Amino acid sequence: MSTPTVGVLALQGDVREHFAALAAAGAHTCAVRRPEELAAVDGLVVPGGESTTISKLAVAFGLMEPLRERVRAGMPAYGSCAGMILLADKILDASPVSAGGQEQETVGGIDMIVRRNAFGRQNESFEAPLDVKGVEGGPVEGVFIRAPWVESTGERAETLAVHDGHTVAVRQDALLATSFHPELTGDHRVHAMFVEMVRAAAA
Ligand SMILES: NC(=O)CC[C@H](N)C(=O)O
Repeated sequence: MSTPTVGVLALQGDVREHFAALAAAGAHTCAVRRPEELAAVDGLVVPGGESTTISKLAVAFGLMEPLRERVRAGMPAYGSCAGMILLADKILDASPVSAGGQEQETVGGIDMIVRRNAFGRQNESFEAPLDVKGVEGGPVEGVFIRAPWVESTGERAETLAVHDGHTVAVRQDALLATSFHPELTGDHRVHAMFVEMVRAAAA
């Protein structure tokens, strides 16, 4: 397969920016809002945004179970920021009140515990250069916006990047997650790595 089709979960969040980055990285792209659209993609990006909203909409659109099934069946998926939270097997909330006291559902797939909003609030957003394992050609500019960090990982999850002692990028088999937003930088190397993962899974 030379040009894989990578969907972007288009319920909420920075969907357009992921389309642009994926296209620049050599993928066909399409929006995923319905189970039929999910069934047609070779891989999926879960964008940054608000993970509680994305999660609620995924349930409302009848997508949560199909998402879990495809991830279990080995579909490559990449989550940035809120997307990282959605791909975590377990979530901790820095401010439990913001979750409305309700358990937040995730798609899961990566054996990790992710702490939401761990790097602080909107006005504590920041950028930092990161060495990301698997990305050649120098550091990636990490854009962190109300970003989560990975509190702990299970045996099968590999840490790809660390900032300030906290894991901020993880890969487990065909699943990739970053606390930061490479789709906002114009540097498409992380998306290129994911598109390669999609190609490899389909080969
Ligand atoms: N930039 C982001 O995606 C922020 C994620 C957001 N704090 C959440 O918990 O969903």
